[in-house]
Amino acid sequence: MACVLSLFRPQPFLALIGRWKPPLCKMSMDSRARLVFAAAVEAVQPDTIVRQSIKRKEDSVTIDGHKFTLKHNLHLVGFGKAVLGMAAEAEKLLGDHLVKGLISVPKGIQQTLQEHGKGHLLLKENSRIKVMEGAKNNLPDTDAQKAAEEIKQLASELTENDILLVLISGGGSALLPAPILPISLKEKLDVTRKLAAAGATIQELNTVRRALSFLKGGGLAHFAHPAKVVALILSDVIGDPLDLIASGPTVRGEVWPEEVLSVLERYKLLNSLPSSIKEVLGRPGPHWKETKEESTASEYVHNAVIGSNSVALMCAGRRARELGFRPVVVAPGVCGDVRAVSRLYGLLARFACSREEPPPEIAAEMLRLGPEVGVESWDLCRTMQVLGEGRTEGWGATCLLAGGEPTVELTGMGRGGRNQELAMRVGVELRDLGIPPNGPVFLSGGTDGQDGPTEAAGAITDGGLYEEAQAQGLHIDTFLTNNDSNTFFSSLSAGKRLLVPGLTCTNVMDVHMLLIPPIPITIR
Ligand SMILES: Nc1ncnc2c1ncn2[C@@H]1O[C@H](COP(=O)(O)OP(=O)(O)OP(=O)(O)O)[C@@H](O)[C@H]1O
Ligand SMILES: O=C(O)[C@H](O)CO
Repeated sequence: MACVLSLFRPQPFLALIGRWKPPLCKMSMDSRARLVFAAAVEAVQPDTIVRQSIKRKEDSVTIDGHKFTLKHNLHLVGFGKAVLGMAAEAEKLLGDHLVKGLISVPKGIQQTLQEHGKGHLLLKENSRIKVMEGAKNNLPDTDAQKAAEEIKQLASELTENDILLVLISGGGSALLPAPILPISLKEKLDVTRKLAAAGATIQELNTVRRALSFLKGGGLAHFAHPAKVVALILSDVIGDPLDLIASGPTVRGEVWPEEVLSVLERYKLLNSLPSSIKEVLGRPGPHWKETKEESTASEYVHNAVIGSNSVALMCAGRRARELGFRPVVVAPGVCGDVRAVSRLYGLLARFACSREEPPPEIAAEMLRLGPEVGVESWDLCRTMQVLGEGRTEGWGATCLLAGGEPTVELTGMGRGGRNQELAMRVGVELRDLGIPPNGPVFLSGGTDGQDGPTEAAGAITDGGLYEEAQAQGLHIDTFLTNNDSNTFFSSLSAGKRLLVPGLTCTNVMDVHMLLIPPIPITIR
């Protein structure tokens, strides 16, 4: 007769290294999921990542392995949603050599930080760095354009003895608009807005932005030449492509008009383009005169990604281990439609929870879905292998971690975000796959603390979601059809499944987490 054993014992190797803390095991899965998410966000706080990447020793500084001599020759510019905190920390570390700085940050951010008790991310009162706020709702405006002009001016005045420290984070494209004449700001905004509304990816959007802007696609580095340029980048794009994050102002890139035209054609914008944009796209690039020395000397510019989704997942994994889970990072580039993404997480949960060898159809469906949602087959195979070993060797609880930015096809008029909708859909998948309410817990959260136009960052769910909702007269399918995930989670059990960390001052896309409890093993 088979006897069933539950593996609630602490893993011996964790006990050996002193990380095992039994009292924490009494915490609910929900609480532990929230702690792991908080660790992911904490790892990519703007001040932390800058502090970790700048090594100051007397009058020299080493950044990402490159040493610079400081002689009151440091200048600073920055643009993006997380840049204020990055600049405050940079000034703390290097302020005695800072000549001048200028940053372009979102409208209202200083007041918001103040109100949220995040004063440590604000510049000190007598700061040498000028703050310009603009780009309300992430849309370029004349305030951001003015900041871009001043940043260009600052860069243009530098000499070969100077160092320009450039701080870059997501949202930087909208905060550094410098349309190439005769394109007007409104014309540029119109075309990017139409592209975004038609569902263009950030890669497509920024390919077009780079071709229409003086400062993007390496323009800023050009204007700063012959000064040394070092850029610290907080990535909010899958795969951390330097030329696309904030449209790559310090990354010299070729503009291929054919590539730009093909994006515009794909979204049926070619025929309605204003003549100014046609004229600029018709000119052979680059849009500035480059010296021979500049085009061949790559050592003038150094770009370093100092924070990313991978960094957040790695630290989340560490915290998960402290909380009693075996962490497995599945992939940092999850994308594609939330329906397909939720199916994949449902299947992973079913695979992980099988007491016996799971039916081969599960692995086959996962391998078919993976590439569609940015998860390599190799990563899935590796994850399945780890889960399989866990099943046979009895490793106890597991925390699967992934990140990225899936998409939602908006068909309804409801209030929600991609994380809350994903959490809802995973809850439904878990039920459909026959996984009980006390089984795995799934969390999806935006690291910026804001999921779509809502106050929540995401939500936490499990296989009991459907029944819980029904018992309260809430019909999940209706909320899903209407893209009303925030209304749903706010109404359900007094909002207890919502994840509301408030403003986080950072952004490295989303974090997904599947906490799998210890699976009882069968001894024959
Ligand atoms: N009602 C809704 N339900 C589900 N998703 C929605 C809803 N409304 C908006 N969204 C999605 O929210 C996303 C925009 O959210 P958000 O403002 O968090 O953007 P973001 O991509 O995280 O931007 P950034 O990285 O610049 O902060 C879009 O992908 C949009 O499809
Ligand atoms: O600013 C931008 O272009 C996006 O946030 C991607 O980095």
